[in-house]
Amino acid sequence: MEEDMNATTERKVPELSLLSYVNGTNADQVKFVDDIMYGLKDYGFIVLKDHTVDQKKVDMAYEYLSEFYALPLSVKEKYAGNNGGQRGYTPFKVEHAKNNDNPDLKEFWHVGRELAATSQYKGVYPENVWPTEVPEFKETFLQLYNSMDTTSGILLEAIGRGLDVPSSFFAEMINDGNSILRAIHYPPTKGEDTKNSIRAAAHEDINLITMLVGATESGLELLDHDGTWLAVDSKPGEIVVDTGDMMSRLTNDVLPATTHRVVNPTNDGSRRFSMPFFVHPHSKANLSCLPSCVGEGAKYEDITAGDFLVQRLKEIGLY
Ligand SMILES: O=C(O)CCC(=O)C(=O)O
Ligand SMILES: [Fe+2]
Repeated sequence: MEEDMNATTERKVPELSLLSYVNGTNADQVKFVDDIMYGLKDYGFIVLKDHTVDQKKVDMAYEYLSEFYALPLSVKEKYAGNNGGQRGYTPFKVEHAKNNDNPDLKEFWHVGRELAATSQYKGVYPENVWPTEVPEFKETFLQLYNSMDTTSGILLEAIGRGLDVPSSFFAEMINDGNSILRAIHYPPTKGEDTKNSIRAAAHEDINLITMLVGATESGLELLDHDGTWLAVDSKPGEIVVDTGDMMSRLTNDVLPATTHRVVNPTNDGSRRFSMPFFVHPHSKANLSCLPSCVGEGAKYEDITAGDFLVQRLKEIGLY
């Protein structure tokens, strides 16, 4: 009896199969849309399996990241300070969560979109930089970027169905979008001020949705409705998906941006890698409330994605 009660109260982020949407019957697709809307409304997170992001590429990316992060700081810093940290390297303990002065215990590298020469955003979004010390880095990360980008389009199409927007709505919004692949290294925490700083302090992501491919260790937690932290567990090869501030603005909080964090490890000698892909619209996209979400009235002022991004980067010390 007691066991049953526990079973019904235990909260766990729902797991969805992307294949059931891509290859499924209409009924499978309707179920996927219902499930993703439920997961993102109720948890702000879902876990995605059966996707096409190649785990071998992810493993290779982690190898090249290990090589890069092992370089002396003086070498890594050659790649820092690019356009508000939007490309290249951001050193350890620079980024901090909004309204929190204690820096996160992480360093990271940002890869952006490689735009066609004819794109109207050429010269508007910063150019990528690449570490010459790790020659394979560029190709591997561009391939990963592209497969995450393709997967994000499918997820947003499904979310668009749940939000009753025309099928082209999100596709147009993310065409030439300013999405960023962030490759994070959380070094061992030994010797750090682990009382005041954690690996990633409580925050919400800025963008529409975030897709995290297989972190190498646990530690990610979401803030649940009752104010407790719930571990977001995923198996190797799964992608964790969450909603960001831009989605909560568009949907008037129908799909809220869920607060999350990465806690320090119990073993202070262990390190962790993770690779969030932050899905951004193109910078002229309008984040005004969708008609299907207006309800009692829009809670947020109209703003473009580009202006909102700059506003938020300033708040986290990157701009
Ligand atoms: O490393 C993780 O698992 C999460 C990182 C994260 O939330 C972020 O960079 O916004
Ligand atoms: Fe995040």
